[in-house]
Amino acid sequence: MSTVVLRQLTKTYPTGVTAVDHVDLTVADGEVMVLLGPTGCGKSTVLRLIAGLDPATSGHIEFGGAGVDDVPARDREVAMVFQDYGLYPHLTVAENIAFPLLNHHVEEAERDQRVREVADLLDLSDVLDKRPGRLSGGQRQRVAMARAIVRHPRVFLLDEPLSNLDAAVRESVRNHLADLIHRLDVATIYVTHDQTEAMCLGDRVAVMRQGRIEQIGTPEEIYSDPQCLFVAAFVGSPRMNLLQAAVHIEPGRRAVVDLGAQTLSLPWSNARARALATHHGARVTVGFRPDALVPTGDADGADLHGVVRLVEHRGHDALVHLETGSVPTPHLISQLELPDAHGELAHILGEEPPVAHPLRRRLARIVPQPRRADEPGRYALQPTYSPEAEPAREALGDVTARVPAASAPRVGETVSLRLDVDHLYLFDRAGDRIALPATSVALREAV
Ligand SMILES: Nc1ncnc2c1ncn2[C@@H]1O[C@H](COP(=O)(O)OP(=O)(O)OP(=O)(O)O)[C@@H](O)[C@H]1O
Repeated sequence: MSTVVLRQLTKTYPTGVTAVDHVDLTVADGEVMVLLGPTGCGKSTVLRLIAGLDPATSGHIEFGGAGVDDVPARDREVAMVFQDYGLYPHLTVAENIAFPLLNHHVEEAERDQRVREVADLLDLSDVLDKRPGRLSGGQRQRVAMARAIVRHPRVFLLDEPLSNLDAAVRESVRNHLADLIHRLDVATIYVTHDQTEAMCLGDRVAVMRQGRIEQIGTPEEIYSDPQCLFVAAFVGSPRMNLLQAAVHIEPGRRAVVDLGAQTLSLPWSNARARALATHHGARVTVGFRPDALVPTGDADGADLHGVVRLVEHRGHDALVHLETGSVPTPHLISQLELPDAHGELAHILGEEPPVAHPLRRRLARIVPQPRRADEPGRYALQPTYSPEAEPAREALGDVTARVPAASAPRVGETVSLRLDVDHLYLFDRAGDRIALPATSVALREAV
């Protein structure tokens, strides 16, 4: 049993790709840490470095306070479960589970006892004589787990262990797995790109992007307190509404978050409005989750109006997709996998949208000035315009609200919504969250 510490861990492959970039991470003994991120962000490489399957380019790894940089993989006492399980098809389940013990010359009597113990723990006692080909996906996954833990590892690593399972059995296997890894009580690092898995399994979640850790926190923290646009966009299903906006301050009166066709107005009495004073004229991305919108019959007191484009009934609730005339921050840009792929705004405004196109007017209004070439920022948040993509996106609306199924509106209806200002997030052009004080004052009060 050991705490795992990564210090400034970096891996650059001979191809020049830096898959892991100065990662610092501590996983306590008995803790389950989930590495969550899109494909290619370096999650599996972190596991391979911890397991000793690849050497790090720089940085250090410690188990239980002692460096393991020079300890070969087979002596690190690490167990790893891969996506494809890697079971031997010609061996029985019992032989598969016993394999690592055979390799380490454990006596037959002890071997049999340990195999029986883990088989019991993982509910595999009835299939010990079968070959993997005759098992269900969930059973195979459990055999891979049994084989990994039979040696009582100090550190347990799992690389997308549920990704080969059918959606139908995934949930029950996931819950079983959550129970098991918490009972094992060793430092566990679990890799996935599936946020539901991350939220269910992790004591803490480290969200990765392009080889770096963007944020580490409990599932609750990364959902309700995202520190950057990337985490806000990546975590949460349905995803957070993210709209391009500009901040205008009318000192002593109010702060206006201009969405293009509509505005959100925060009265000066609201501490959040005053906190925005230094952002006058700035272009921001405004974020709010679909639950933060509440339909209201009071059109004048509403914060946002939208035309319903699509209603997705989901049983007890419904997702309502609305057209509000706003310009969403495109998913790919908030995921920021293509940081500099889009040109300067001046260029987009000047050349791409046809002169009379309504989007052009909206963009011009919400973006006070083009981004300077020397402006620092990781993300290059440019509104994008694609004449082909635009109609399809607009057809589905630009904002999603979650409402009780019984009060779902009809397609084509115009609805009025209030927005819970406590759940409004603003991100600057670098993609970093703008800190705003908590407040429970509704947007329109006291204007
Ligand atoms: N052996 C290798 N040689 C060169 N580049 C590699 C190698 N292994 C991985 N990479 C690159 O390193 C980056 C990170 O890969 P890695 O497999 O760690 O990501 P990941 O987040 O686990 O993705 P996935 O979920 O698709 O497995 C990617 O750009 C990948 O192409």
